[in-house]
Order: sequence, then structure tokens, then C-alpha cells
Amino acid sequence: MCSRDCCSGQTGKPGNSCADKKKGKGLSDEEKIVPTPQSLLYPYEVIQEIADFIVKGSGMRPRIGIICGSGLGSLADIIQDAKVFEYEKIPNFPVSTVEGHAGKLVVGNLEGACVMAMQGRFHFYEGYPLAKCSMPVRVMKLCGVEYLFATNAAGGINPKYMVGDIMLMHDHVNMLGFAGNSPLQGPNDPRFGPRFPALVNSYNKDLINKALEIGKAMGIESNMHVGVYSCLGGPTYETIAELKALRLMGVDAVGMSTVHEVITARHCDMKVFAFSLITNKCSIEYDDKRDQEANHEEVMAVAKNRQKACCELVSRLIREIHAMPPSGTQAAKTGV
Ligand SMILES: O=P(O)(O)O[C@@H]1C[C@H](O)[C@@H](CO)O1
Ligand code: HPA
Repeated sequence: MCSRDCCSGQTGKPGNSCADKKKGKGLSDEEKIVPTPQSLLYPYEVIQEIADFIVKGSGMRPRIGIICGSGLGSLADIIQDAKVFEYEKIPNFPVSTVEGHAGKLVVGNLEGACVMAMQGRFHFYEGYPLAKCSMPVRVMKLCGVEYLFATNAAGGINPKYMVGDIMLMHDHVNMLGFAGNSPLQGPNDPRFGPRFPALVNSYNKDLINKALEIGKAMGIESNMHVGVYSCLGGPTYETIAELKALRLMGVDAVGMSTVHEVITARHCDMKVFAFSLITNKCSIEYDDKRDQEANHEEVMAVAKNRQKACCELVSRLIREIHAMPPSGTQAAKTGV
């Protein structure tokens, strides 16, 4: 009789001996599953098929991609001549499960530019691997998108940040990456980008500066900041000890998204502009007497209140980008 645990001491029963197991017999479905590396979940050809579906279905080739954060779906409502795709109807697309994320892809014109906007993103806490969460960014790339605009709702850790403020992201701390999780984990497909992408200067400085100028022109400069975002896995909001640790690391705002999208976008050489709408202030003191518990209803209510300012910022920035020559042209290469 075999003494190994896998045999459970049972002899003579087909499928239960070590030899049977080596042949693949008698393994439970769970035992047979070999985890697929994240990068192989959506091969290039599958992404290409989704992109073709969108480009053919809309008759448009977008230059700018927008990801709407929680409660910020109205960013897509201002798109004109819109062709709307429900996520369920897009082949191989995941579905949105979070309130405030409608689950629609909108392609059309904004300030003269052809854009595609995701009304609803995918989060790690929904049970999706990071590569699945950020897969639409690769779809955008193969649709022809050069610029990614990623927006999110976030908690303000920087004590100077007030509810309703906008933080332009100029860097991030990748907490999920610290834990060894990356949307790029697994074999690299060089058609998307290099094995070891650099992430310094991921957030386009020209776009940050232009956004600051726009904020000034809109009269909201005192409600605008440039700061560092960090994404945790969620769905729990952070403990005070976690918030203290993040603050020590130089984080200004915390959320549950965006970082893996930015990594995916930079890997395939897209220009990135991202901002956080501060929907709640995070208390980092145990004896804070104010009622500071974050909740998703408040997050969405603040986003609704600030949607007009967010839409204006995005539209005006897109107007400026549209006035610039497409990258790849001689003028764009020389920066003229
Ligand atoms: O999709 P975003 O990052 O804007 O959504 C934030 C993070 C959680 O999904 C949710 C928590 O309220 O809002
Ligand atoms: N923490 C994490 N994610 C969030 C928060 C927060 O305080 N607010 C909105 N999204």
C-alpha cells in the first residue's frame, strides 16, 4: 500500500494510486487547473478581434481613450455622435459589477477629437485578475488610441486635500506590485511592448501643465493638486494604520484602480493623463472625532456634484490635444 497522502491509504481503487495520478487520472478538476499567467489571458489576436469589432462597429478610429472612475460616467455622456457598445455585447469583454460603472463603451467625438470612453472599469476586487482589469487599455491601443485619460474616485490622505478637489496624478505607488502582482506577469508579447518597461515619467508632464493652466482658467486652481496615488486591492477601505503607512510613503490619495491601467498603457507606449477626484478625506488619527468612514454612496454623490468641473477639464484638455499634430508625424517628432 502506498503511504503517500495522495493515495489516502486506498489501494486497488482506480484513479487513486500515485501512478494513476501521474497519468492525470483521478485528479479533481481543481488539481488539473494549471494557473494561466496573466499575460496569456488575452492573447494579441483576441485583443485585435475586440479592437476590430469596435472600429468596424463604430466606423471610427479613436485617438483618445477615457476611463471613467466611480460616479464619473458623465464624462462619456458629453461625447457626440456616439456609438454605444454594451460590454455584454462586445466579444470577450468582461462585465461591470460595481454601482456607478454602467458597463458601456462609448465611441464618438469630443471637442473635434475621436474618443472612446469606458463607462465602467474593472477592479481587482471584483475577482478579475489585473491583466483582465486592464485588458481594455490594450484594446484601445489596437483601436489606434495614443492618449489614455484615466480618472478615479479616491480618498484624500494629504491633509491639505478637501472633498471635491482634483488631484492630477504625477506618480503612483503600486502596492499590488509590492505584493508581486502585475498585469504584465507572464510571457511578454513584444508586439505590445518590452519585457521590462520603465515607469519614470509615466504621467505626461505636458498634459499635467496644460491641465493646471486649464484649472486656472476655470478658476479652480485652489482645488487642484499634483500628487501621488496608490491603489490597494479593496474592496475594504483602508485602516488607519494602513493610511498612516501610505502617508509615510508619500501617497496623497488612495483608491482601488488605475495603476494597472497606467502600467499597461505605458508598456504599449501610450501617453497618460490621470486624475483623482477626492471624494472623501481619510482620517489618519485614531482620536479623530469627525465621522470619517468612507462609503461608496458618498463617493458617488461627490462625483455627481463635481462631474461638471471634471467634464470641463477633460473636454478642454482634449481640445488642446486635438489641436496638436498626431504623434508619428514629423512635426510631432520634433515637438514643433
Ligand atoms: O473605479 P474607481 O477607482 O473610481 O472607484 C473607487 C474605488 C472603488 O471602486 C470605489 C470605492 O468607493 O470607488
Ligand atoms: N479608499 C479607497 N478607495 C476609494 C476611497 C478611499 O478612501 N474613496 C474612493 N475610492
